[in-house]
Amino acid sequence: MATFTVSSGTINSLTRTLPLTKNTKPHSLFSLSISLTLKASKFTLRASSMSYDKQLAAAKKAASLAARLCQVILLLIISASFLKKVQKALLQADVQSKSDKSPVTVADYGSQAVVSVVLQKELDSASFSLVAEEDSGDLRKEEGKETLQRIMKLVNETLTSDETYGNAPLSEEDVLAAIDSGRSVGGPSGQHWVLDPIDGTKGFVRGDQYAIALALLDEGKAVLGVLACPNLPLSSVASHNPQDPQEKVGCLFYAQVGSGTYMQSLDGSTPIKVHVTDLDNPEEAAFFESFEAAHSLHDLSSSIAKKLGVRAPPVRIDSQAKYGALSRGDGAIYLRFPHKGYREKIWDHAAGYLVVAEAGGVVSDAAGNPLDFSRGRYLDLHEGIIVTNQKLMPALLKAVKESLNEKASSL
Ligand SMILES: Nc1ncnc2c1ncn2[C@@H]1O[C@H](COP(=O)(O)O)[C@@H](OP(=O)(O)O)[C@H]1O
Ligand SMILES: [Mg+2]
Ligand SMILES: [Mg+2]
Ligand SMILES: [Mg+2]
Repeated sequence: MATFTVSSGTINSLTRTLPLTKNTKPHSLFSLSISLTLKASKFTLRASSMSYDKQLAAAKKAASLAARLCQVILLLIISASFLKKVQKALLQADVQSKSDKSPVTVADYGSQAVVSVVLQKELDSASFSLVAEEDSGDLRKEEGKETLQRIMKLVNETLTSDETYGNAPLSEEDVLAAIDSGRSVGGPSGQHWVLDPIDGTKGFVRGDQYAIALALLDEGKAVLGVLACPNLPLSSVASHNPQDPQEKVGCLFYAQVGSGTYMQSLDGSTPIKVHVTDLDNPEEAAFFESFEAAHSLHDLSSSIAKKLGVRAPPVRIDSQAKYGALSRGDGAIYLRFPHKGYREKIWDHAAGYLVVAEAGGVVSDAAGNPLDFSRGRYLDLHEGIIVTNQKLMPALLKAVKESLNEKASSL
């Protein structure tokens, strides 16, 4: 159940409205305290049932529209490989390199702008705070002009495809401002949206898995998580046959703290409640890791899997689609061990974390500590991130500890 803390400030302001004098008798103080407790618990019930429904509806809408924009661009990028040279070069300009050499595409920028605009239209924009991956720096340069125009066109087409937004096109400056609204530093107080507009950009460019990942933090804790995974099959990844054109793809996972995790198709099927696997025998477990070896030490994962007795080879997929797949039991374990010196960002895990946690799973760092999203844009972690169900976690933590010790002593 969602917990709602009635702050001492609330109690103080309630107390100020009550007639307390020096003649107030002990028994009346006792009944006052009972009445405040009852008021507080009624408040608790009301707050947990109201909770974050409005924000959740807005987040689902924002992520679904952003997914639509991404799929349009993906089709263009993929079809570019069949086009003539000039068109191909034009469309390849849709994929660029950031200063840290990581890729960014018009879809990353477009998705961030769409999510930011939708959240601000649907909710109270005065208190809006967004911690997001991309910024408009490169788009404001002379050489970014054409890209910006293309993003503006895509964002406007996407927004007008939803009849509720009518036909009031955004200007270039509006799009830049929407992207830059993601510069918040987050932190332990208040509410902050956390967005990865395309998680798994490398997977996206390959035509593989990627996700639009959106979470809401309240007082430093993840309270909403939405993952739109446009290329993830609706059936288990274990039984997926990519050659079969009948197999449907496009999943929307969402979780609200205390209410479980649900999945529906991105085109709007009835949601179903999902749960992590209840497997307790690691020999039968399937484990996920990054497709990109540069993002996670594959050798370390295989040493851990071997210690656990896992028989199946790793399932390598990009992005937080791994968290989504694990939340519905496609696999039992997700291991992520970045190379030394890499700092994880909150937008790479916040939504996936809640989707798994609300589906009954456990997400921790390699020492078993819970992830702390309250420290700003980065996650400070011990070594890596491990994810599994409650039953397998003790054995997994033991295997992780042993493998890390072996690795340290071999250096
Ligand atoms: N050297 C590195 N080690 C670990 N993670 C990295 C990395 N370089 C990039 N990443 C992160 O890995 C994310 C993709 O996750 P995965 O490996 O599960 O597909 C990237 O998200 P973006 O694609 O949003 O930039 C990026 O934040
Ligand atoms: Mg990136
Ligand atoms: Mg990412
Ligand atoms: Mg990204």
